[in-house]
Amino acid sequence: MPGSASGQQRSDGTRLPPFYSPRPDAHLSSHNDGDIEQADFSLSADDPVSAPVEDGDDKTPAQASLPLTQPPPDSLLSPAFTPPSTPGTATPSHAAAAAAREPRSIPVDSSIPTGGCGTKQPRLLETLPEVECIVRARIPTTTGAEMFLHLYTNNVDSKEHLAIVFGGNIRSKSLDAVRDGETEMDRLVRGAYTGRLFPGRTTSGLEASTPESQRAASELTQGPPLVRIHSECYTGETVWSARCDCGEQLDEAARLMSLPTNQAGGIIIYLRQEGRGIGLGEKLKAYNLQDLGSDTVEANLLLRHPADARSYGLATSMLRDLGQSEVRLLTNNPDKVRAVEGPHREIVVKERVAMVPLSWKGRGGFRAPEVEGYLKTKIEKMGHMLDMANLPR
Ligand SMILES: Nc1nc2c(ncn2[C@@H]2O[C@H](COP(=O)(O)OP(=O)(O)OP(=O)(O)O)[C@@H](O)[C@H]2O)c(=O)[nH]1
Repeated sequence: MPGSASGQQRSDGTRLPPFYSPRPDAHLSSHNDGDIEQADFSLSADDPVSAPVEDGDDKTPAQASLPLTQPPPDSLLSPAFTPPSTPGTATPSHAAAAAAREPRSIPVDSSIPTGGCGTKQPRLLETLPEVECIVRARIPTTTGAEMFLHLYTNNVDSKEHLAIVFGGNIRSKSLDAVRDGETEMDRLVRGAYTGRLFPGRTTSGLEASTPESQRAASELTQGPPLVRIHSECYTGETVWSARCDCGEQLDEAARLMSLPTNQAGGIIIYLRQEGRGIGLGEKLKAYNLQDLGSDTVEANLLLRHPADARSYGLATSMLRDLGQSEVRLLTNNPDKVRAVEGPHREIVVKERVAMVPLSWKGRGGFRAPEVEGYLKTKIEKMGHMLDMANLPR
């Protein structure tokens, strides 16, 4: 692709700055060889964008008065970029009352083209990864909610992927399995116990866990749990970056899962695939490219990465290990739905719950031109199912 004084015109219509050298088309594709993460599932800016579905939340008076340090670009608010409304998803007008309720779900069926998760078929490995939960511990949180943090190993990478589990009836099969030669104290220390630990406790209680009692416990759960598949974001979760909404999404997912009305429990699968799988160092380079004028997709491509280098096979395996076959998935990303279902729909996503930025709903959150550009790119180039029309002016 020859350069020009005004920059290179890419096949997807984006314009690259003139000082970038041309690159082979292969770099525009996500189909890299030899990397299990990328082979499993990845996005490409060349892929068709699936039809967005409205998230269904409406503006409130509070939103109208929210300050914005810099007005969003006109294109952000243009009807050309505004996905059509989905009948039946319009909007509660009392945001505060809605906040206390269970989030609204949108039924999903990935087996049909109109099933509410786009038409793209991610490339999935035929076999799911093997995972093992090696330790679990109770974490009382600063919000008062309590969860159990599960740490997993697996047979495809050496990272410590996590499951954050809300609700007492969700258990890991691999954690509970008896290890050769272990003592009751070993089981207590690695978290393979029922109920709670207390000073002086000596038995794990798992001997009482018969198939009948397991069935009874599963009958106590009410429908599929709320699940979030979250990819690590050091900048958004730890150093308060306003370039993305990752930190807010993690907090909000935990809040929704802790609501007393959420009887089915919740699971956040926390995958160590920082920067959509390119790692923190490369993501920081991408940020510099963004400050030079690229959007998040262009920046990845300029760095010779796919737009999205993530995979979700580990999430599928971890959910299976946690005894799940059906879930309600908290996401705006249509590709996550199909990817987490696995090659043979080992997990079925029954419903999708939109993750609408809190500031769009007049419920706090934050606003910044960077995060709004980030969300705009996700909607326009990655098919995220959010309605930019709900962005307060
Ligand atoms: N390469 C790159 N990665 C980013 C950027 N901003 C955030 N990320 C990463 O994107 C990932 C966030 O994705 P998720 O929160 O799983 O969400 P998603 O797939 O975008 O979709 P949702 O489920 O709707 O939130 C994290 O790994 C972040 O580190 C960016 O500008 N460039």
